[in-house]
Amino acid sequence: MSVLAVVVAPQGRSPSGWAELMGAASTVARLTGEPVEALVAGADGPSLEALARDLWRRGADRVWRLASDGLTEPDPDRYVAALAWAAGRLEPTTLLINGDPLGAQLGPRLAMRIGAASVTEVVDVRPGEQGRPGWVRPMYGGKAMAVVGSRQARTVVNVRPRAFAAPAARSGEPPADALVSLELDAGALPAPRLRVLERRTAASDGVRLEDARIIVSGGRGMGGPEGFQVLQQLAEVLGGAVGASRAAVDAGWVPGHLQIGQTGKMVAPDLYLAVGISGASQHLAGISGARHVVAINKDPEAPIFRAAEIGLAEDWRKVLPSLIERLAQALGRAPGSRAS
Ligand SMILES: Cc1cc2nc3c(=O)[nH]c(=O)nc-3n(C[C@H](O)[C@H](O)[C@H](O)COP(=O)(O)OP(=O)(O)OC[C@H]3O[C@@H](n4cnc5c(N)ncnc54)[C@H](O)[C@@H]3O)c2cc1C
Repeated sequence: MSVLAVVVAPQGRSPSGWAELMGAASTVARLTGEPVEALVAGADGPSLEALARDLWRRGADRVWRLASDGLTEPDPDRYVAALAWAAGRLEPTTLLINGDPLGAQLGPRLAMRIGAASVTEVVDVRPGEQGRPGWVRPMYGGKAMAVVGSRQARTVVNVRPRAFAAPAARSGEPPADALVSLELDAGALPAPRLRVLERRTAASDGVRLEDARIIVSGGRGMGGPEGFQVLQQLAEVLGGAVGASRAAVDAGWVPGHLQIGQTGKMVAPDLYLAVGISGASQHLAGISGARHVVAINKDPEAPIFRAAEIGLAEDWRKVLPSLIERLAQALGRAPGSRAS
């Protein structure tokens, strides 16, 4: 009986959002009174070992390390098999997995495999029925929140990345019995159906949208790619990332990987600044995890103002240049510099 944070690390890379996932696990464990454990699965190597230690530092009472060369690629078939195998041994009541692109595939499939309930897109948790957690998740594109309960003995929960705060890190080294290696049975992994033909790295010269604590996002109201250059300057001064509405992407002003919303990325920054974005429900669906929303739109009736804590009904051309200048002075960071 435990709350198990499941972190998958193919290609020896620490996935983003693992510390916040530990925040989710600790919150659930406080509700249920169970211990917090973590399972880190991936290709064997020093980075997996380091990640296991970091998971202990962020509050796991015990970290299970599942290393296998068969887990080098982000192959969902193999990860589901490995995680199902581990769940059979560890018998947690709740398995928490980040809802990033790989985790969102693994969660429901793993639940199906081990006969557990599946809850996705969880952004918060509160006391539910009979001492069980009540899982809070957005519905109707973020217009309402539902609290979902599970009556199954076991539940696999996909947590929206960065929806929870990361717990403070403790110092020191884990005791010997806190890090335990699981030896995966030979034959536990299916033959790979995925074959990697080529790897391409998307050019990116700033903070990733999924990891950004500050996002400045533009829509059709930016009027063209030049408007996004101004947003880029603002993002550089703030140490944030640039995002966009679908209208701006469809117009060809910015690449598709910057799109935020129902058919784009789900983001959870501390601050989301929407400029020239009307606030369609499909766009708002992508920012329901944002802690603070600020909007600049020249139409005072724009729906984005209903989602924003602070709104400025003004043409961005009149506002952004002086805002960038003042912020650059206040923060001592000129456009063109990068956040550390
Ligand atoms: C199935 C489906 C999925 C979708 N998925 C997504 C999605 O993932 N993400 C997404 O964003 N959309 C999505 N959409 C599209 C969505 O419905 C909207 O059409 C889109 O979000 C509108 O983008 P926008 O706000 O940039 O443009 P508009 O709605 O045209 O709004 C532009 C805004 O800019 C303001 N403006 C104009 N000039 C200025 C200025 N100089 N200064 C300040 N403000 C100014 C205007 O007042 C207006 O409010 C989806 C639609 C469908 C049907």
